[in-house]
Amino acid sequence: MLEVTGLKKVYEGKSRTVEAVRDLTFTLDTGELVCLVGPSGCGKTTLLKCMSGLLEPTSGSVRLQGKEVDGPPPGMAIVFQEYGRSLFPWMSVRENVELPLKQKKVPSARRKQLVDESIAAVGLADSHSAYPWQLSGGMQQRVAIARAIAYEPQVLLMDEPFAAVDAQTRADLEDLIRSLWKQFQVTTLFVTHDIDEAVYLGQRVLILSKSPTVIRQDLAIDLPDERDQLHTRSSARFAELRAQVYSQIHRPREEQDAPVAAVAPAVAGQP
Ligand SMILES: Nc1ncnc2c1ncn2[C@@H]1O[C@H](COP(=O)(O)OP(=O)(O)OP(=O)(O)O)[C@@H](O)[C@H]1O
Repeated sequence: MLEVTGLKKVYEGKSRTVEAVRDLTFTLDTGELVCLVGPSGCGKTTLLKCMSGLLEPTSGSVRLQGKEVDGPPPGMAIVFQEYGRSLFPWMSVRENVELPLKQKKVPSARRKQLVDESIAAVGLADSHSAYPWQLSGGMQQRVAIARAIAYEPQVLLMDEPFAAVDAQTRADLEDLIRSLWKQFQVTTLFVTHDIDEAVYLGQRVLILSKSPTVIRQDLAIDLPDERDQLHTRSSARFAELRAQVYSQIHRPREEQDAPVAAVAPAVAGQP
């Protein structure tokens, strides 16, 4: 449903040229939850901007349901890291969630239903009329997630959405993402630099190299579908997968010319 083919992005400046992304090819199938993990500065944000039509790639292409992305596609929603800047402070929670639906010209009764449903799904049913500045960071990020889900996107892109919240809130939000994904079955690409988070959340993890970026490995996560912070993270299989991702990211540069092909799980995972 989403195909990235030979994507390359070079930033040409007056004084310097940066090859941020060298060659990325991967696909997302309908309904998948895929994590993309890579070191800081490896071009994750650049990739998302190209995927969402905000930035033109130097070469290669992005296709959503067979159609080339050459501007922000109507079926895509993005949740950014900086929730503080993505919500309008003068609008209530409800108005923030409703705004894109008005722009999409969703009829008023359906709008109300989508807003109610998505605010309840992120656990903020009591905070409809609050303003973003009256909410904690984690609650603000829940609003941003509700807004994305209410939009009923074909694809949801998330750019390090939990990087700015504390560890406990982050764990809660990770579980929220898994439960929303099951409830709404939105195809999701979740970008993070946190290896544990990628393994905990994803059905697959795409591991990126350091810049100039290529895909080191497309790793199937064969953990049980029911995951929880305590048991999943302390399982032996989780530790093995985490070690595998870590070693790929930290592979010496001279070895990085030989990417590892997609790896199928060797054994069914045990909790
Ligand atoms: N507008 C720009 N002009 C020039 N270079 C840029 C621009 N945006 C990003 N870069 C460079 O491209 C490379 C990749 O940056 P990008 O922000 O995409 O990485 P990232 O993986 O998202 O980083 P982080 O994890 O730290 O947020 C970096 O070397 C960065 O300096």
